[in-house]
Amino acid sequence: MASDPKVFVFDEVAKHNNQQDCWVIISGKVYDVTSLLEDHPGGDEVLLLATERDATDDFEEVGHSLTASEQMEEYYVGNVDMSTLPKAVANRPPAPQSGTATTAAAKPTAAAEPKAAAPTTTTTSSAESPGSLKKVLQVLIPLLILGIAYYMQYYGKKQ
Ligand code: HEM
Repeated sequence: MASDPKVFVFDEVAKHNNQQDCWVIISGKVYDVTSLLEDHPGGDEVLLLATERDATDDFEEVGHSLTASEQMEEYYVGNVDMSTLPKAVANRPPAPQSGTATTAAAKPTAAAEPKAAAPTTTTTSSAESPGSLKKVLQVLIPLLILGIAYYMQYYGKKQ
């Protein structure tokens, strides 16, 4: 990438909002994901719903892998002039557009709704601060096991 990246204004990017021509904005970069639509593991609807706005939050909420991030370079077409982003789209509008995607009700809800921000690892049945308790236990349990092992070895030898 020796030459300067192309810089698009938001309106120009937003025109690419359909199955035959689909561009998304993630972290100020513009990706032409038309060829990804068929193969995207998250489905094509989420990508279509991510057009005409800043899809950075949606993309990050999914917790895409490093492989996905590397794969993105394939689709990179330039940058967007962030000052041209309408405020409403920069801050994730609550309701996704309904014009382009026909089957919007089925799959994309996981990524399109704020609900998706909830932690995926809800293993504990009790509701009391599962996050911090889990962290403490993750440290305490191995320490306890080590302590018992050490105790048994030391006193086992003595007797
Ligand atoms: C250039 C852009 C993108 C690329 C290259 C990409 C690539 C991928 C890949 C490789 C996966 C499989 C899981 C992983 O490896 O992380 C995935 C899953 C997914 N992606 Fe994307 N993605 C892109 C944009 C987006 C956008 C804008 C959204 C909008 C919300 C999205 C939503 C999802 C969802 C919902 C999944 C399924 C996650 C799951 O089933 O756990 N992706 N994507």
